[in-house]
Amino acid sequence: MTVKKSGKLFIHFTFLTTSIVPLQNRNCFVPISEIIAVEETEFNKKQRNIGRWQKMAKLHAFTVHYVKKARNHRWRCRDATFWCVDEHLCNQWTQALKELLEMQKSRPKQLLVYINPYGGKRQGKRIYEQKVAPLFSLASISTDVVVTEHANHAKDNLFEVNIYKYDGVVCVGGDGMFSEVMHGLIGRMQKDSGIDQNNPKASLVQCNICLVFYFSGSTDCICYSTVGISDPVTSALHIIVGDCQPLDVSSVHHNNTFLKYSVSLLGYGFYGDILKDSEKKRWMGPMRYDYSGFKTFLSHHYYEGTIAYQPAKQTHGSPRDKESCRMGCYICKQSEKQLAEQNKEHGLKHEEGEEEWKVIKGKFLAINAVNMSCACPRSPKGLSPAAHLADGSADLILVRKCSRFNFLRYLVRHTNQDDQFDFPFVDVYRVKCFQFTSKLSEDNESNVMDIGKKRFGQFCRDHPACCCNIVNSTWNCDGETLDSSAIEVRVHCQLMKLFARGIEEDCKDEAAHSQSSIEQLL
Ligand SMILES: CCCCCCCCCCCCC/C=C/[C@@H](O)[C@H](CO)NC(=O)CCCCCCCCCCCCCCC
Ligand SMILES: Nc1ncnc2c1ncn2[C@@H]1O[C@H](COP(=O)(O)OP(=O)(O)OP(=O)(O)O)[C@@H](O)[C@H]1O
Ligand SMILES: [Ca+2]
Repeated sequence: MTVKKSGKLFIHFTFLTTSIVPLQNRNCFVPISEIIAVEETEFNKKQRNIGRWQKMAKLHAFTVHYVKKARNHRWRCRDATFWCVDEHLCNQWTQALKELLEMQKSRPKQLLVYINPYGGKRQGKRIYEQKVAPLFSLASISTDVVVTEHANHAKDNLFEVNIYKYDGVVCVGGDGMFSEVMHGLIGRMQKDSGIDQNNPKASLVQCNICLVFYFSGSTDCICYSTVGISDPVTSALHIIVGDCQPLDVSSVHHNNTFLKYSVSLLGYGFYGDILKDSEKKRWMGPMRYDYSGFKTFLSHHYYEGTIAYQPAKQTHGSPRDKESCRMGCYICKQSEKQLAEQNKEHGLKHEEGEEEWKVIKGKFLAINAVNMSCACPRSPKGLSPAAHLADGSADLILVRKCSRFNFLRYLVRHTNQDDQFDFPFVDVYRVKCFQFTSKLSEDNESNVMDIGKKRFGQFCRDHPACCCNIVNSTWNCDGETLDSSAIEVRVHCQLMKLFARGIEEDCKDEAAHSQSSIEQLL
């Protein structure tokens, strides 16, 4: 067995020494950074292949628990047990490996865990206790667990507890639970730093406490877009090895009042209407989105309004790039450097951008602003396949009024490999901030008219068949509705950190490699 040093530390289990022998006659090649734990092992008579040795002397053993990468970005915990007759040698190896693990400074030691017991078919608590908690205890991570009793319990709690004693916050739930905990964490950081969240131009304080969440929601788009899979064991292992992925967050304001933060989709029109309709059908579970999606598709409403945006000139990519954001993404790294330089020069003082605002007026079926690709099982590449997790920009997608057939063609491209922006009625811009005002808010109509509209229903009475809407749509902000149709949105570069590493490239190759190294080489 050797420990190799080549940029990264690797542990290579082989028969280089006849004194230390792997129990199952296997060969492993594992980076130290992907070892979960090392523990002394009681030698068990049931264990195989040791007959000759056991007769000669008392045997000593230790077990290495490590990450095994499987298909589709899934991680699993595997172990290899080594034994030898020399107790001192065995202890030396155990000690040396433990010391190497101690040197992995980014690994969390204490976590605060929030579990939504009702999220995702009410399985969150059971899954946490059966699959995740044992891994944390194996990795000597201590946890304080809060099972939420009502909505906003976790958020309120984050304003009360001493968050600074934790290395990270874990939420067990879906995108909704993630959003709640994220609001608690960002809100608490701003409060402690005396920053007014209602000021849309305020430079927000970065959250250095990592956040992660497990699956169990309906869309799980944050997990899919940052890890590549929504799987509790995979997420737990990313936490244990201390992975850290910065994440852009958009703030949403209306008239100098803070409304919400968004990390995935901020959608008006199609996705806002789906969400509003689906809220009434929560009992249907994830199917509610398909039902409301079909209904919203048939209604084919479009909305008139004005969008003003500032292009994100500082980022190196474009929404039409063929490359997607992956682990160690160059574009996100460049943004990280720029951010560090900016903070050095100006501190937290916000520098008002000099760039001009571009203004677009029109009739839109959908306005989608995405901070990440929004990949999820329904849409494997997401709404903007080349969006970056941490480049300080969002992709603003405008789908103008078009026929139902063309809109269907656009939706189908969410699900296949074809370019979803290659339509004359779809425009996409990479932006650092934007404002939207619906025609209705611009018109500033009288209350009497509003009462009239409410009474006579929401559709245009002059042209009942034209699908133009005289009421506003709602904004879908990461799966929650925002009623304000006039909003101001600003992307805050790398405001959050996740226990993730971005989607790993060539996961199939890695899976094949780890399989060959473990199962064939020895
Ligand atoms: C012909 C098939 C077209 C299929 C098109 C599928 C597009 C799926 C796009 C999903 C985008 C997810 C963006 C992420 C949003 C999350 O922050 C948020 C919180 O979890 N989730 C939702 O708002 C939940 C949003 C859920 C949206 C589901 C949309 C389903 C649309 C179905 C349209 C059917 C048209 C059929 C016509 C014959
Ligand atoms: N104990 C609780 N009782 C009721 N609601 C809760 C509780 N704990 C959390 N919530 C709220 O439930 C909402 C939905 O949570 P979560 O995202 O986990 O569930 P989901 O419906 O499975 O997922 P999705 O948001 O993807 O549809 C969150 O906005 C959260 O604020
Ligand atoms: Ca981004």
